[in-house]
Amino acid sequence: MTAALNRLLPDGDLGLAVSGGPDSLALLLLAARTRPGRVRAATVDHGLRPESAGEAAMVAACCAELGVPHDRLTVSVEPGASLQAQAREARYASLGEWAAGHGLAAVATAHHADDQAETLLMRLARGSGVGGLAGIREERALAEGIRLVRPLLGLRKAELVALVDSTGWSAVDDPSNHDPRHDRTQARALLAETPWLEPERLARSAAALADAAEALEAMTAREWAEEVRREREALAYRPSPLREIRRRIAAQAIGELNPNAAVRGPDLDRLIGALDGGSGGTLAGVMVRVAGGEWLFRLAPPRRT
Ligand SMILES: Nc1ncnc2c1ncn2[C@@H]1O[C@H](COP(=O)(O)OP(=O)(O)OP(=O)(O)O)[C@@H](O)[C@H]1O
Repeated sequence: MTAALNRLLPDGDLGLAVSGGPDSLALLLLAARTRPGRVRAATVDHGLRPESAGEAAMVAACCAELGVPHDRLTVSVEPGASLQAQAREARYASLGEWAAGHGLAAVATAHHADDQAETLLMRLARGSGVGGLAGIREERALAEGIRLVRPLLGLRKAELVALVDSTGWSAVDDPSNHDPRHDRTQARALLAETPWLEPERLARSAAALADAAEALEAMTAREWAEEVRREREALAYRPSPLREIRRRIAAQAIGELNPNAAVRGPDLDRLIGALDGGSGGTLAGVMVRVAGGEWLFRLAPPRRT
């Protein structure tokens, strides 16, 4: 983890997202050891379970033992269909604000190789493309000037649990981790009962796909700069012979014209199929037609009610 952390964050103070589960307590122990005096921890209290305030207090006590400053961040989440997704969004937003307020260069979460393997299986089961199969990224932007880093992706959960056990701390057990309705719980069970599915190897595939995704992102950026023209309200693009590149350019063009667009992969594939066949289509409020060998993207006129 030291090598990963030094690579991901050579300088600057590090924030730690510590829920109180075994993974993030291990992150706390390792980071406090690696960067003494240069870490600060936070626990986000979503207020969704009666135990959450007590769990934050437990993390505060562990931090005090190690001399790491700790903050409890409270967020409010409206109960509803996408509770987990809302909680995640609120959590990352509050961690970003917290990091900015304390001048931290990055925030680390405790995602590990088993999380990565589960993510990869879940994404395969959903039919994801290269970007999705890249899994949990080792690094991404969290907020303006602040990185989100995952220095534990190379370590197994069992190693993290053993480390925490050796301190005598007792970690929080989040009941949602055992909920069989979550596809992550099912992926975890499948991995546990299938010896030939080795988490390290799946994590290695995810890392290879992350590299491939990065290369494709760079190619797409170059293609955009060289081949996409703005024509008044429209974007014009002479499609690349490479399907993945023209697919990415189409997604970016739609996002550029309609920043609120949420484009699903299968819908995008259908549109690309139509454009490749010479006909047009509309996706996420953006009309696309083929003219003179080019794809022309423009916002669809508002629908009459
Ligand atoms: N309440 C919390 N407070 C602080 N950090 C948290 C909290 N919940 C999760 N984290 C951080 O995120 C890591 C991953 O947690 P978890 O697997 O529960 O998240 P997730 O819902 O799968 O989110 P993600 O979309 O980031 O994978 C934890 O190890 C920890 O570092």
